[in-house]
Amino acid sequence: MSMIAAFYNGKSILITGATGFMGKVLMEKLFRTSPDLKVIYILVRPKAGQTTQQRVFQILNSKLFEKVKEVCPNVHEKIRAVYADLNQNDFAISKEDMQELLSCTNVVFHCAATVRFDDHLRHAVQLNVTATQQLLLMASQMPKLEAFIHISTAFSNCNLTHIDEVIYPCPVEPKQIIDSMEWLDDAIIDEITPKLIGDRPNTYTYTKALGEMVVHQESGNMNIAIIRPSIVGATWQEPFPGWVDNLNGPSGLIIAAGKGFLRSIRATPMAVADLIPVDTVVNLTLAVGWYTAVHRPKSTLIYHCTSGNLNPCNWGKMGFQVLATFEKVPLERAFRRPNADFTTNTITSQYWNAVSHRAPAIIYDFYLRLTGRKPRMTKVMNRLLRNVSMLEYFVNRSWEWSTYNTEMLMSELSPEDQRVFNFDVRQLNWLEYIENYVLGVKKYLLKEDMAGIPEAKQHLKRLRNIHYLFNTALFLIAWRLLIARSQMARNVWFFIVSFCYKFLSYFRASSTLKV
Ligand SMILES: CCCCCCCCCCCCCCCCCCCCCCCC(=O)SCCNC(=O)CCNC(=O)[C@H](O)C(C)(C)COP(=O)(O)OP(=O)(O)OC[C@H]1O[C@@H](n2cnc3c(N)ncnc32)[C@H](O)[C@@H]1OP(=O)(O)O
Ligand SMILES: NC(=O)C1=CN([C@@H]2O[C@H](COP(=O)(O)OP(=O)(O)OC[C@H]3O[C@@H](n4cnc5c(N)ncnc54)[C@H](OP(=O)(O)O)[C@@H]3O)[C@@H](O)[C@H]2O)C=CC1
Repeated sequence: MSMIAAFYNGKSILITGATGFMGKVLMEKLFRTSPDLKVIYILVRPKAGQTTQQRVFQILNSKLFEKVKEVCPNVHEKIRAVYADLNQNDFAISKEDMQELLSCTNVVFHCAATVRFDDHLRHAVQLNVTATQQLLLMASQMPKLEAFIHISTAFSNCNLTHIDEVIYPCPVEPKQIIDSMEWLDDAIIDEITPKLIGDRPNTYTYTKALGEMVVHQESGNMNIAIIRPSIVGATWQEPFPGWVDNLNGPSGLIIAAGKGFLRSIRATPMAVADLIPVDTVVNLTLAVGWYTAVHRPKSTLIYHCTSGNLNPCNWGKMGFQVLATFEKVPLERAFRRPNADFTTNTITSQYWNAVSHRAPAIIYDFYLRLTGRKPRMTKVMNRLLRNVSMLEYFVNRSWEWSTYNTEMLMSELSPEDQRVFNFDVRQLNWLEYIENYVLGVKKYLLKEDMAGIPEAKQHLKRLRNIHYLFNTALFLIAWRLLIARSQMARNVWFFIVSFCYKFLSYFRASSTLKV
């Protein structure tokens, strides 16, 4: 039997961020491989008009959990949703709930975070730094705690190009940042944010780095480990390929490209696309939880969960395969036909933004106005281009992450554990993975029916004809304007027309002779 699966049986596990992309896959795997675990406590807040219980009910009844229900039919009884808001003092957890969490928890997985790149520094610090500090304080009062696993990001030190599995200190201590957020007003925070984040691109990567420092400083004598995944993508294998349920990372761009909104991007085709499937991250996380609790390494170990150094893929190859999949399985009701131009030049990129993105949006809005509808495409396009510009930093650079600890852990696992908790990214076939990813985006994220594929293909054919018609009309208008103004253009035009006429006359005469 798997030693890792056996370890979690009978355990009480606390997960933050369980309603998020990674948290859901983590819960699913835990229930499926260790159905005899005692309980999973999840810290949940009400959201979008749903109570905490309704949110849990929805997750357990989703397609992701179909297999779990077969192996663990009483999964509803083993999950305890604890009302909590990580933005508040003591997380707004009731006294009774807090008592139970402190006295029973064996393992903590801290996944909650704000992953928005454009979050205000105050909010990003609150969630990614202060909440981590508070959770560590809670953990230090848990007598039965065996391991605390903190999920960070491989990009927390993206200001460096070679990154080792160590903590890199930030110039200003996290404690000072936390304190200053309490008394500085928003305007001053806005002013100092660029200075604080320095050569990092956003508040997300900066606060995740501060979060790591907090973990390092507050670890006390707890068994702690940090996982640093790179860009987390759809599932590779488990519970089934291609599952994804949010727009983060490449998923949103895949949709924007498939729907024909985004046709060009400032990206370096040869730069390494360090994507990592979410089930791979979860397998490593569970293996690390086991190793940290059982082997109790002397210091806090950091594990890079990346693909670039073991099985690299680049953005060019990825974009090509995404487009190839759209040929076979197009998205429904596309705005334009999918295309992917990668350019590294800022001026070329601006040109394509004007011609390929903004102009079609303006023309479409004009058409909406003419037909008595409210124009909206320009607004959508501006927002998309703003969001894409935030991702550009990550698609124009390559990083090298060392993976000694991750490889060491792999070698420590039994063959059975290596199979059940596979995080060996060398076995990943990129072309197959990307195809499944695109299919997953269509099925699970957009909830499009596969039966609609013929109609989607027809729609793309119509778009192609409109494209040809539009270009021909544009050419003729431009040409007409040109020959009205230039004698030379007129001469060229008469030369071409007379040449064509002579050629056709010759062709007709020679074919009549043959008869
Ligand atoms: C030429 C074409 C190219 C394409 C070819 C095909 C693609 C092939 C791939 C090659 C292309 C390159 C891919 C690049 C990917 C690079 C990613 C790099 C990231 C690595 C960094 C580090 C990794 C991490 O550690 S962090 C995890 C990743 N985090 C993110 O990705 C966060 C990014 N997102 C944000 O920062 C924000 O969400 C933002 C700024 C993008 C959007 O903000 P905005 O204010 O515009 O929107 P909202 O008001 O927040 O929301 C609007 C609307 O959308 C809903 N929504 C928002 N986010 C999500 C979500 N994640 N899931 C589901 N729904 C979401 C939101 O609820 C709103 O809905 P309403 O109904 O309007 O309320
Ligand atoms: N996705 C990626 O590409 C990568 C992610 N990571 C890291 O992995 C971890 C998980 O990321 P991912 O699952 O993608 O992120 P998601 O945005 O999908 O999930 C974030 C989770 O945090 C919870 N959360 C946020 N704010 C609060 C709050 N105030 N109180 C309670 N819960 C809150 C969310 O709850 P709610 O549903 O209520 O909003 C949600 O469950 C994060 O630490 C992230 O930094 C690292 C590398 C890449």
